[in-house]
Amino acid sequence: MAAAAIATLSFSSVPCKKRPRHGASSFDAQQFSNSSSYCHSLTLRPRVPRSRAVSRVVVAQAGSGSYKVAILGAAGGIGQPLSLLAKMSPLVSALHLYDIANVEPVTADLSHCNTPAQVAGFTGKDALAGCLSGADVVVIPAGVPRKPGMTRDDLFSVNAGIVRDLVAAVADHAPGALVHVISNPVNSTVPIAAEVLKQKGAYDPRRLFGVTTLGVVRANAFVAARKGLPVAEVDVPVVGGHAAATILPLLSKARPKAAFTDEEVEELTARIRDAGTEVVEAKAGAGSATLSMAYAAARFLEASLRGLDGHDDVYECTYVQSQVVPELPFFACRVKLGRDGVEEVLGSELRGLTDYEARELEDLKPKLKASIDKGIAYVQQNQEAALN
Ligand SMILES: NC(=O)C1=CN([C@@H]2O[C@H](COP(=O)(O)OP(=O)(O)OC[C@H]3O[C@@H](n4cnc5c(N)ncnc54)[C@H](O)[C@@H]3O)[C@@H](O)[C@H]2O)C=CC1
Ligand SMILES: O=C([O-])CC(=O)C(=O)O
Repeated sequence: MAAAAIATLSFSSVPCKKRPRHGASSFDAQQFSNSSSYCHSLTLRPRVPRSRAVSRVVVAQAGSGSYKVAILGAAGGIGQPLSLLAKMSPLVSALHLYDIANVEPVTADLSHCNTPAQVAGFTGKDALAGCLSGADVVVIPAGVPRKPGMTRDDLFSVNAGIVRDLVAAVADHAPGALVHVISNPVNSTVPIAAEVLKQKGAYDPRRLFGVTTLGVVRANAFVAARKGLPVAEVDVPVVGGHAAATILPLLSKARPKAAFTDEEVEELTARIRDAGTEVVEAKAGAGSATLSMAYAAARFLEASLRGLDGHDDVYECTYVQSQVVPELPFFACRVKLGRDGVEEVLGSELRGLTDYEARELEDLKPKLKASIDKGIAYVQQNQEAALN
């Protein structure tokens, strides 16, 4: 087997050796089979199986482990820590950073980290082709964040155009790439991305994702704290969308199974839904979640790369095109990730909901539908601009 990497990341929310069949993604359990520690946390130093400790090498698992990742908005609050985490991934061989400002210093700084990924910086519209060419995954955290008092939808007027133009460039220069949309409002920016890709003849619904991983990360953290569970073992599916009441944690489906009172369910659901606002208020005008978002985006990136790399145990909640809720063309739920992106959308977690969850699901449908329709209408009404 080929020696592959000197540093690893792991983001599993369940212990490597005990991961349930549909547990959140992580590096393959065997990779750490000599380690007794949980592999849920980010490893900031090279993680080395004991048997290989001298050579400081980790053995590759399913595939070649050599992917090109482009991050658009790489110099921003999310972009910078996300770029660092991507630079640490053993699955990334090339890391292309694009931003309209400040990309040079970030590239210079990051390129000094002694991990294998080769870093290159790109700025200005004309550089997008070079940035995107040959990318396997394109991650988009470009756009403005919220300030106190704003909803995510208040970002639509600025971010819709940013996402539309960047995704048009992806269609032109990296039509086969997986596209991870982070820019808010995700409930609308993903439908915008889909419409642009359709108009460009480059839409493959298996390859377009809204990154909703932060909801899962938060739900896992809050439930673990409330129930006194080891955080590495907790896995809470979060479905729906990524704004306010469209965010629906399914506490009845949490693993390990835990008993929640009605009050606990309401409190935890409200906390998970409002967690973004909690950070926006704490930052008092200086932006929204960046570090936890970078962590969540890196977890989702790693999951996607493991899927591309042929691992067959990769499951994450994400906002994708699906028919699991017939009225909603886009919906976040758990999917299986594989060599072509989404391999299967798992709607089974929507069966057997509690009365509370079923009510909340009904309640979110018109809200999410309105956001989806708004995104689609934006592109259809501005077709000319999308094709330029
Ligand atoms: N999906 C999720 O769970 C989350 C999404 N977000 C969203 O992520 C977005 C970014 O947030 P931050 O990084 O905190 O904002 P930021 O303002 O710190 O960074 C945004 C970056 O995008 C760049 N940018 C703007 N227009 C661009 C363009 N046309 N092409 C390339 N780059 C461009 C800016 O120069 C800046 O470096 C926001 O829309 C925010 O609401 C934030 C947290 C969680
Ligand atoms: O709240 C925001 O504006 C950013 C975000 O999406 C989150 O933190 O979940």
